[in-house]
Amino acid sequence: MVPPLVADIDGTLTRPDKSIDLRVLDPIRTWEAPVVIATGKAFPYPVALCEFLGIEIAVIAENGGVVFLEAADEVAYNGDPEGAAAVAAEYREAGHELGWGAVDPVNRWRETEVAVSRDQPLEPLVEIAERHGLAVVDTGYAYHVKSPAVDKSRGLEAVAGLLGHEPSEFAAVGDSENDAELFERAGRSFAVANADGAARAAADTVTDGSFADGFLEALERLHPSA
Ligand SMILES: O=C(O)COP(=O)(O)O
Ligand SMILES: [Mg+2]
Repeated sequence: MVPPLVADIDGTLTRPDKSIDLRVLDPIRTWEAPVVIATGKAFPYPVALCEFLGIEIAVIAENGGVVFLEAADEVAYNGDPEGAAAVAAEYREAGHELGWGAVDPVNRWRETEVAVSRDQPLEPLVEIAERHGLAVVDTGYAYHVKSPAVDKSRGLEAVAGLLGHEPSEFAAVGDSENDAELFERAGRSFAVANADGAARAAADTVTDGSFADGFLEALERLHPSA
């Protein structure tokens, strides 16, 4: 039996420059079980990815802050958006920026947390977040200011139920500390070789390959092709 899959985006389906590695498209599209896209990115990004892949929209966005299954026709929100906005305001008042420019496509459609560019100072961000009861997660692509109660594993619990599966039936593939809880919750977990220490420690298996090579290797182990 092919297990349902939960796949991270950045660092897992991508090349090092953050572009999608095109080799992952058909294997996801033809996977013979549900595929959930689980990401720290804002809601529209994984929705668009599912759309362009031609698969049912099943997404965990904003590190679990937003969960959506197309067939269920309802969005579930978790987290502390007011707290995250207050942290962002205080961080700016202290003279720092979120770091994505005036249009800020990274946060523009973000509804439950705030993402800060990694070229901005981390220490004051952590200090302000902690005062607001929030945590900062470093994905290797951004610092995410989020509720400590929200993570991708909570998202998996919600979306798995809607899909009629147990979270433990899923296989998860990811690369960073925002995947660690997900790896603990899924039945099988793979960190790609470029993964950070937290993801590697939480995963059952670390692949030999990096980035999409690692993702494709995980799929091959889950469902050997001939
Ligand atoms: O948005 C990020 O910082 C990372 O996104 P990811 O969870 O898809 O790797
Ligand atoms: Mg990632």
